[in-house]
Amino acid sequence: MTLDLSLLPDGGVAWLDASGEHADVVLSTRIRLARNVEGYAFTPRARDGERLRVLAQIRDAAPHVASLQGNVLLRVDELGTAERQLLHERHLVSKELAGLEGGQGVRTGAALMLGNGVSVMVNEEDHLRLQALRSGLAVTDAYRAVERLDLELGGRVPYAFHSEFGFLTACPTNTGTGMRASVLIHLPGLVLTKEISKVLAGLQQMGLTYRGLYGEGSEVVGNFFQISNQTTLGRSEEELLDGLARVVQKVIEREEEARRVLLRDAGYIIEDKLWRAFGTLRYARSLSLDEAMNYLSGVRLAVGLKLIRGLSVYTLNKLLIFCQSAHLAYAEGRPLSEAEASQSRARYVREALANEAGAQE
Ligand SMILES: Nc1ncnc2c1ncn2[C@@H]1O[C@H](COP(=O)(O)OP(=O)(O)OP(=O)(O)O)[C@@H](O)[C@H]1O
Repeated sequence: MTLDLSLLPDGGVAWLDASGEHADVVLSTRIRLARNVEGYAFTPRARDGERLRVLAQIRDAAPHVASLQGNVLLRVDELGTAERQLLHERHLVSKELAGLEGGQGVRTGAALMLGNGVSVMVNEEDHLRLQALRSGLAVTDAYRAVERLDLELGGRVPYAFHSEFGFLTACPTNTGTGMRASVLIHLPGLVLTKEISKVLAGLQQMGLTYRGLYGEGSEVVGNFFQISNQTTLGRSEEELLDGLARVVQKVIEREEEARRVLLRDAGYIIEDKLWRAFGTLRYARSLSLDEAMNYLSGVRLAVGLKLIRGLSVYTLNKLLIFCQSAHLAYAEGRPLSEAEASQSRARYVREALANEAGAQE
């Protein structure tokens, strides 16, 4: 099966459009609910036939679920590695569902169902991972969408539920609400002022945790941190969401303060550094992914500080995703060596910035 991205609703990237609150600092909010279908072993222990039956149950239920009307179903297990990598780069599937983790390969029955502003990963670590992704800081909106999907689907598919523990999950850390609420936040000011470790240590005391750009086990690149709840048991969804939103508001304030301090104490050094980042992206002929991510982070900061004007956050968001290797190979229609990918990346970034002709001081 080949992947035709034009079939995906909004290409699966409506959340990149920078329409949400604090979109210059918060790239996106994601809420996911882990659910399992009663009567089957958890995904990692299930046999192929069981996982296929789980998938069949979701397919049968979908026409009766309003949030999944007109959905697109992608059989991830029928896609090649490059295509699965592309879905992962687009933040539509986890590394685990894409079968990109530790050489284990993709599981039979692994699928992604894209609905109206929500999606379902089928046969991830849990049978179902219901998720909603939104632009900016949008905890309530994302939760409402995923809660609706949960109620509709739960009315059709029997979930594994325990009256004392709540929703049962493959990993005990998800048991209870089964919810992880996360925001992907850009914190270059706190990194440059070296305050970031204090802020990250503080998160842990509030029952939150941080991860890299691609979630569990991934590195922090381009100063993007994914902040999410650590606890899922013993507190209501509302309490967990409220706690996350309040802490993220505080982190945004500290980031803004750090940016003010940087401008006040090292204005011309920062300005020089950020314009150099822009210059490199605008004219380089070869860019590694790390370089691109770091310079894009600098330019994003420059836009936030209003040092660079006329460059939209939407363009920067798209660059962040579309300059990754599987996206470049897809656009070129063939596999690329590392050197070719670096050249293709530089060309793509150059053209995108040239098209945004208004970028100026
Ligand atoms: N706020 C966010 N914006 C965009 N993508 C996100 C966000 N949060 C998580 N993701 C993406 O969702 C996928 C899963 O992330 P992560 O591993 O943190 O979550 P999870 O569903 O809680 O999985 P686990 O059970 O392994 O903890 C990753 O591809 C990650 O990039």
